[in-house]
Amino acid sequence: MEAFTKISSMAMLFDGINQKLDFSSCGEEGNSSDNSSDDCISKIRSPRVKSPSFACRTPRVQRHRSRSNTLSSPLQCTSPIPYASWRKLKLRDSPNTPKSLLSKSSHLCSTSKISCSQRTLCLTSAASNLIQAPSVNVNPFTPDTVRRNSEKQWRNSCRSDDDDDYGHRLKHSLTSSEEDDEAFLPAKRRAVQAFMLSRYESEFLELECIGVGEFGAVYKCVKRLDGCLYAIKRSQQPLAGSANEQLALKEVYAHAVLGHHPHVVRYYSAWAEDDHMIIQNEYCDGGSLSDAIVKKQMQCERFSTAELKDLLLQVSLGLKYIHSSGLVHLDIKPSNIFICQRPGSTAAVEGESEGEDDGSGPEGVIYKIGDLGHVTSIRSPQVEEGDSRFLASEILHENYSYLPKADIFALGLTVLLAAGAPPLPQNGDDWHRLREGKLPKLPQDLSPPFQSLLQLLLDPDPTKRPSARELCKHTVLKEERTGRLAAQLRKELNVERFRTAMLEKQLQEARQAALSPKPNFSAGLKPPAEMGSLPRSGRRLVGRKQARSMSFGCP
Ligand SMILES: Nc1ncnc2c1ncn2[C@@H]1O[C@H](COP(=O)(O)OP(=O)(O)OP(=O)(O)O)[C@@H](O)[C@H]1O
Ligand SMILES: [Mg+2]
Repeated sequence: MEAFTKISSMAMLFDGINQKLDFSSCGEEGNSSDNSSDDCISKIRSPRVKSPSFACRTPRVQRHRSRSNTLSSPLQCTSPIPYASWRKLKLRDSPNTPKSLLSKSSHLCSTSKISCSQRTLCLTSAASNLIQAPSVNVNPFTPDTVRRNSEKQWRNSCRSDDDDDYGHRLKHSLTSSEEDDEAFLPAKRRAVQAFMLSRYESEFLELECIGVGEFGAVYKCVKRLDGCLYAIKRSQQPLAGSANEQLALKEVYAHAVLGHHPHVVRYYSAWAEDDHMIIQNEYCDGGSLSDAIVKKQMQCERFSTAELKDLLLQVSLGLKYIHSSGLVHLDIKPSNIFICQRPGSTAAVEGESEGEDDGSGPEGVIYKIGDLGHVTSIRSPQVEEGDSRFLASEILHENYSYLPKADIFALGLTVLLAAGAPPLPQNGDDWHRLREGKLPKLPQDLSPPFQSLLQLLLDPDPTKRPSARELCKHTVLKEERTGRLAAQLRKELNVERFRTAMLEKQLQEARQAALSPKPNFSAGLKPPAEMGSLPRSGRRLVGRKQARSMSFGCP
């Protein structure tokens, strides 16, 4: 609620600024040139890749119809997010934050408006600039860059070993810290060419279209300034006054309230541009769960029981977080669950910092809940039904007393799909059968406890379905977790045993060396012939005084 208040006060702030800066006239004046510049930019930015999710997405007609009925006119809107707040949030083409707008307002007020021709010119030159030399910084701290740099440094050190001028180079390297920096940090490039470019164009370099959905298209982009990858969601249709505006705003509000959790797709920023909402999110390199299911099917593989339990546990952790924030997702399905390949132990650390196990081991993948366009509050719900294939029966009957359990129902169906269940019905008898607790036949045998847990998730009575909190502690899922933990501990125990054995051996050698009498060669005694040529067994020729280094292949 606090964030909601914050946003509405920000909206008021924007409104004030809008009045002061007269942005609207700028937009109107630039109408014709805007179109031409859009054409120009769209040529550069034509989507190239279609996601498999496009084929199996939400029944668009049904969902849109319901929305346009309620939102045909902004004035009829009954949502707690009023149409006015969208208007207020619009910053037109300005890439500025409210703070920077405030600081610039006095200056901008005195300057004259930029003319159409000037504007077209700027955009054209900037666009051609993008084609010729997209300026993107390289972030030196991403795992990829660190690896590349260390490889480069290693190659350099190999080369310099053979160098005759080694002394000179060493002296130089000791004095020139700047050069050292350059070996590590990539060359600096221009950060942002902001002048009259859209924020999207000026701050991001679009790499490819990674998905098309109901809301719009999602692009994989690199941020020019920090060199990191992001998923940028851009609403398909112009938003002002359209039904999608509510979805877009809900998504932004929900992200802003939810903050960070290892099992929720991370949000960075959102802004409005040419009547489109743009949302900058964490890029999940493993795509969606829907993509992963399709891929497995094509390879005639399927998720193992352990993987299914892992999926159920991780998404339950994400849901537990969302529900404990007083919100419900209402569109849980495979195409809204995203996969990140595990970056070492980062997720575990994140989980620990919140004082809870994040439900993931050191290997495998991290599942994250994304697409918060249908999120609503548990206490005062404004329900926008999600995908009908995953819809719980009570929601269809407008019983909103157990909203979190609708997420649990959708999660149950999601796990069934991952287990190899046939495509879900959108309506009809099959749809009702599923809601009566009659599960489809699976191509794999699940253990009876796991099977009955899934049955419980899909119970027609929402009160019988476990909560996300209960699921996270459920013995069936805990078994899996403790099993994995036991295997991990066994590995570590073996490593420790080996290390102890090596230390004992070294200690024994050291004792023997201390006890054995030292031969006095200075008194005319000659060393035995083999002592001069061969090492004594168990003794090292090189680095005897150094501790032996070992690698254990431990995690
Ligand atoms: N953060 C991300 N990382 C990687 N891929 C993503 C990300 N966000 C979205 N995608 C891709 O884009 C597709 C559509 O994204 P999203 O679900 O957010 O949009 P949508 O328009 O609401 O879609 P739908 O109506 O199908 O739910 C996803 O299925 C996925 O393939
Ligand atoms: Mg989606």
